[in-house]
Amino acid sequence: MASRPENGGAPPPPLPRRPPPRVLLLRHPHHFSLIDRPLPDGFRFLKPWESPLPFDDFLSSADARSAEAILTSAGTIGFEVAKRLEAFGCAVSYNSRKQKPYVSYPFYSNVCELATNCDVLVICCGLNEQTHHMINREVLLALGKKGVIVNIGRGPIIDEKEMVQLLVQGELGGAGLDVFEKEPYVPEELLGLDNVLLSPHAAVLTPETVSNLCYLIIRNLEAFFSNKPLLSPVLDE
Ligand SMILES: NC(=O)C1=CN([C@@H]2O[C@H](COP(=O)(O)OP(=O)(O)OC[C@H]3O[C@@H](n4cnc5c(N)ncnc54)[C@H](O)[C@@H]3O)[C@@H](O)[C@H]2O)C=CC1
Ligand SMILES: O=CC(=O)O
Repeated sequence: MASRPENGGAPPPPLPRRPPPRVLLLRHPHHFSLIDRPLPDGFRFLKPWESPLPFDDFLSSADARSAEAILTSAGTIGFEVAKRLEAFGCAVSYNSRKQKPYVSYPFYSNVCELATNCDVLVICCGLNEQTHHMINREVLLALGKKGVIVNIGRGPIIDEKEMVQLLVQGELGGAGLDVFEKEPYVPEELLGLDNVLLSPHAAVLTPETVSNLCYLIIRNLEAFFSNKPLLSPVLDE
């Protein structure tokens, strides 16, 4: 049986519309403040599938055309992000531990150099010993006052304390964050900034992701038990 709502059965307040995570990548920094406001008491984040409006409503004002977007990693998610950014006319480059022969985007071996040369830095690599605090003060300063950092990977890849300080001081242009260093804790300062867009580690939460994941698991198991190549082998690259 469904549990009784904490407010004694009164209908919940209308849910505010929250941005879908992909908008973190596409929304122009100037529009951040229109959609990201601290939630008043009694409100909660909307799950993407609860939304009464189509996601694409949010894309209408997206303007990433002038941006040179750079990815850290050209992994599975990095590729998908790059495809979408390219469609918006962004010049895409990437960083990884080593250049990937099958990736045609320009490669930067140094994250700081990469940050110096881009408008938007999208973090979509995995978290490991090398990537922990890989995005430090130096990298964020290289991204600069007009630069925007987007993190859909893992919170500890960015030195969050430094990032918050630089955002507050105006030394970093903006941020779109789906992940945080000590989830579910979100630094208080971020909630009050107009140039910051937050989502609650929800990038993965779409009906399509869940069904694709089930499909992938089944196809991998079928391949494994038939001694065929796996669809998504784990590669150390
Ligand atoms: N926010 C969310 O809801 C979600 C977040 N994620 C995060 O995104 C990450 C990436 O996911 P996938 O693309 O599927 O994984 P993947 O394994 O395909 O890609 C990971 C990439 O990280 C790169 N990488 C590893 N160490 C690096 C380093 N030192 N410097 C630069 N690049 C480095 C690898 O080269 C690889 O291209 C996951 O590890 C996970 O933490 C994944 C799914 C949903
Ligand atoms: O962050 C989510 C995941 O699937 O990884």
